[in-house]
Amino acid sequence: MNLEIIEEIRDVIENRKENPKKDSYVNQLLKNEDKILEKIGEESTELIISTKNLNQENKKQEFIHEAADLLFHTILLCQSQNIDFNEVLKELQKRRK
Ligand SMILES: N=c1c2ncn([C@@H]3O[C@H](COP(=O)(O)OP(=O)(O)OP(=O)(O)O)[C@@H](O)[C@H]3O)c2ncn1[C@@H]1O[C@H](COP(=O)(O)O)[C@@H](O)[C@H]1O
Repeated sequence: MNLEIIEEIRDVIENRKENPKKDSYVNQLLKNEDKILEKIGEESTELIISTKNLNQENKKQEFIHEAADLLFHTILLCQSQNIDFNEVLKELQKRRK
């Protein structure tokens, strides 16, 4: 499992918070908490729909795309609330049986 990309995304979001960048999607969303919540709702719905479509041909990639979108926006939501996404990963570690 490659968790390096999670760390990279977390870092880039922190970096955008400290040094806003013109034309940055992350900065655009960080300016508006409701927009992030809206995206979480939208991406969740898109993931549900893509799951329902998985029985059709060539829909696996669509599912992967939507799952990645939801994960990215979840990391962004955490970081926007000053909750380090590592805390979420630690919570999962704690649940190990
Ligand atoms: N991982 C992502 C990432 N995943 C998704 N998105 C954006 O999230 C949005 C998803 O919204 P939509 O679902 O409407 O996108 P869509 O693809 O048009 O629509 P669908 O096909 O999903 O229906 C798109 O605009 C994507 O570009 C992301 N934007 C940024 N990142 C990471 O954040 C970094 C910093 O980005 P900037 O701040 O823009 O420089 C990047 O280098 C990436 O590593």
